[in-house]
Amino acid sequence: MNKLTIQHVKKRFGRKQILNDVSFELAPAKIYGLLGRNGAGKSTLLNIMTNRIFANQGQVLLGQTPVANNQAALSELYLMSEVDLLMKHTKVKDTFAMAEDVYGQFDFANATRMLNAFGISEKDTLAKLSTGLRTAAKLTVALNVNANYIFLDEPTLGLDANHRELFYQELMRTYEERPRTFVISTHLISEVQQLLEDVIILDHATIIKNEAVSDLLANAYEISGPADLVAEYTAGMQILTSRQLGKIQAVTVVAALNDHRVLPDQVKLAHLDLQKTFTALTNGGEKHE
Ligand SMILES: Nc1ncnc2c1ncn2[C@@H]1O[C@H](COP(=O)(O)OP(=O)(O)OP(=O)(O)O)[C@@H](O)[C@H]1O
Repeated sequence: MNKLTIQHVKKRFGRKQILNDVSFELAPAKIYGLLGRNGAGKSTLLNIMTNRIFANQGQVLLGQTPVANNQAALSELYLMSEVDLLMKHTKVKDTFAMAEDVYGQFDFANATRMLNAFGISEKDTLAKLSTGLRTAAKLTVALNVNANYIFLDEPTLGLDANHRELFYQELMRTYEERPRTFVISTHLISEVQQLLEDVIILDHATIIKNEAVSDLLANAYEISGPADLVAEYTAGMQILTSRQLGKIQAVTVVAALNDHRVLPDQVKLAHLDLQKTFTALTNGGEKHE
């Protein structure tokens, strides 16, 4: 399996620069989270990567081969998104056949089992399904299609909590049986944290983080205590967020704390989870001198 390389991608809509020199690599058989606030450009990026829209500059390579207008390369990349490319009156079972036509070797048996688990009949048309079950039908295609890179743009749209849980289980099941690369773009960060190996965070048209979730979280802290002691301890660090409760100050940082600062007794360090780290990183920061 080849790696997928995104090189210096730029995209403008009118005067608005949506992506500005975005570069990163996706490795085979890994689960990535693509995170960004509303309007950050996640869907735009996924659409460019799968040739649905064109970049103003830059390219996407599968191995050494540019994917733009290259059918063989594109048949290794599958994007499930909110946009329905299929006619409303298509029956669910026909979407399976269409996926096989384009990508080959669709896993009909597993897809049928998944549909049953979601409580969908394969004879239903997409139009007849509720929003959540239409998402479930689309996920069933995405998890059974024969592609090495599967991009899931807001894969839980409309799914209730039980069906989201089922989707996460099905994702891990198929990933264990046949490892391939998944990129999940979602706002439900707490729910997917355990599934993700790496995280790519888009903010202000660029990638601000691209690393293993474990590495990122190892350096993500809330530091709290008396305001003067917190200020002293964090001198020179980039403070991402700061809040004050009476005399107690709590700040967030993403920084290696392996220097020789001494932590005062009254100051507490706590690790942040991925949701809080993301919120802190994308809220705008200030330099604390
Ligand atoms: N076809 C288009 N024409 C003009 N502007 C567009 C078009 N598509 C997207 N945009 C703009 O590009 C920006 C990025 O949109 P995009 O859908 O990629 O963001 P997103 O990160 O997926 O957001 P969300 O989390 O809200 O789904 C937005 O400001 C959006 O309005």
